[in-house]
Parts: sequence; C-alpha cells; structure tokens
Amino acid sequence: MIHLKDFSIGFGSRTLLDKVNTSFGKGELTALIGRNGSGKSTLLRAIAGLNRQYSGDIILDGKDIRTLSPGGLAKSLAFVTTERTRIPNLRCEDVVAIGRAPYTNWIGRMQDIDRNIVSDAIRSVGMEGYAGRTMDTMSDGECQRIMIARALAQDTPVMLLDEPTSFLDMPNRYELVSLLRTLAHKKAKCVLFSTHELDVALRMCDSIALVDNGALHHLSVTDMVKSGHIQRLFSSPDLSFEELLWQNRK
Ligand SMILES: Nc1ncnc2c1ncn2[C@@H]1O[C@H](COP(=O)(O)OP(=O)(O)OP(=O)(O)O)[C@@H](O)[C@H]1O
Repeated sequence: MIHLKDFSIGFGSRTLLDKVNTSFGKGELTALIGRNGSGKSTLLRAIAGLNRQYSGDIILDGKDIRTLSPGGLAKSLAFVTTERTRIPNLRCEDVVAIGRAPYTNWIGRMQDIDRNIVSDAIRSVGMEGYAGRTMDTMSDGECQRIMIARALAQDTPVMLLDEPTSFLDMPNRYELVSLLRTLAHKKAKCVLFSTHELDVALRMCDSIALVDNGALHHLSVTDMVKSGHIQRLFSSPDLSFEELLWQNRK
C-alpha cells in the first residue's frame, strides 16, 4: 500500500532517514517507534504529503504521491496529528463530518450515507454522547478521539496517526489501538501510527518500524524483539527492557 523507495529526508545538514526502502501493507497495523527527535513525525508528514522536501519516492497504492491531487490524496489517506485542535462553536458531529468532504457533492451537502458514516465513526471511538458538544469544552483525550473519528469518517485505505494515544488513559489507549487493529485486519486498511508506548507496540501490532539514526528497521514484532534493536536504543543503566519485551509477547 505504501512503498518507500530510496527515501531520504532531513532538515539542513541533518539527515533523519537515509535511503530507506520498505513497504507497509494492506491489513497491517504498524507502530512507528524511535527516540525523541528521531524523525517519526517527519516521516508521517512526508507520507501525508505535508513535507515534499525529500528525495526518493513515496508510492501510495502504485502512484507516486507527488502526482496525486489534494482530493485524490484525501480519498487515499487520513492523517491524525498530535496538534491540539480546539474548534470553538463547531459541534463534534460537524468536526467529524469534515472527514466526508472528499466525498460530498460540490456544495458539500451530506447525504444519508455520509451521516450514517459520521455516526458510526463517532460510535467507534465511544463518543456518541458528545456529538452535540463543542470541542472547546472537552478534555485533550476526548478531542483526540473526535479527531480519530474524523479520520475514520474519511474512510481511506491508509490511516496515519501521530502519537494517537498520547492524551489517552491506559484503558482508552488499548481500546483505541484495538480499534486500529480491527480496522487493519477486518477492513484491510494499512494503519501506521507513531508511539512511545513500547508495550502497546509489542502487544497489539503486526509489525514495528524503528527509526534508528538514519535507518528504518521494519520487522515483525517477533523479529524486532529478536533483533535487539529496541534493547539497544531504549535501555539505560536504570532500565532494562529485556524482561518487558518478553513479558509482552502475545
Ligand atoms: N521544520 C523543521 N525545521 C528544522 N528542524 C526540524 C523541523 N521539524 C522537525 N525538526 C527536527 O527534526 C528532528 C525530528 O523531528 P520529529 O518531530 O520528526 O521527531 P519525532 O521522532 O517525531 O520526535 P518526538 O518523539 O519527540 O515527537 C528533530 O530534531 C526536530 O527538532
């Protein structure tokens, strides 16, 4: 679904990813992990078409993303960022309905099918009681779930999420990633999300892509654990991940 071909990106003289070649497939839930500032958001933003300052190619379902129109990209890919979105006077239902924009007719009029998709998306993230609320009166975690509902309403084969669990408590974190896994497995979506929660990545995902000083190691969870990359990058004198890694295997 997503192919990176000789993909390199950086800022100024600093290269964050150097000649990366990998693919993220349909029906696959992948956690993108790495130390702070390693380039996870930069990679997601490039795939989402928001940073064109890269070399190599990003191929989405066979097409170079540089050739896709904004409308075409919006039907292929949904992106949920970590930015705190607070839209006053706009009800949650209306925010989620923005996800239908690529499909509504030229005056943006929603049909019954769009309204049903919006309701389903709100229900999927457990926010049906909030449909009429405005986001300026809601918590970070509640707003985050509404932004994820908007991406669900966009109904795209690819979903990219930048730290989607960052404002969520533990049960909601697992519930959300479980929803992403269901979308990947049952609706054959390609879902790639960045996270700092290693336990979530190890327990819930099919594969892990690890940004490591210019390289992107993309392996199944079992192979990633065996590779030793996580232990090398995330262990410190006070913290050993050996035990955590094996305790968390399914
Ligand atoms: N517009 C920019 N101009 C210059 N440098 C940037 C820009 N955006 C990001 N960077 C730098 O690029 C590096 C990677 O940033 P990025 O946000 O991709 O990291 P990340 O892996 O998502 O980090 P974190 O886990 O802390 O969120 C950082 O060192 C950051 O300071």
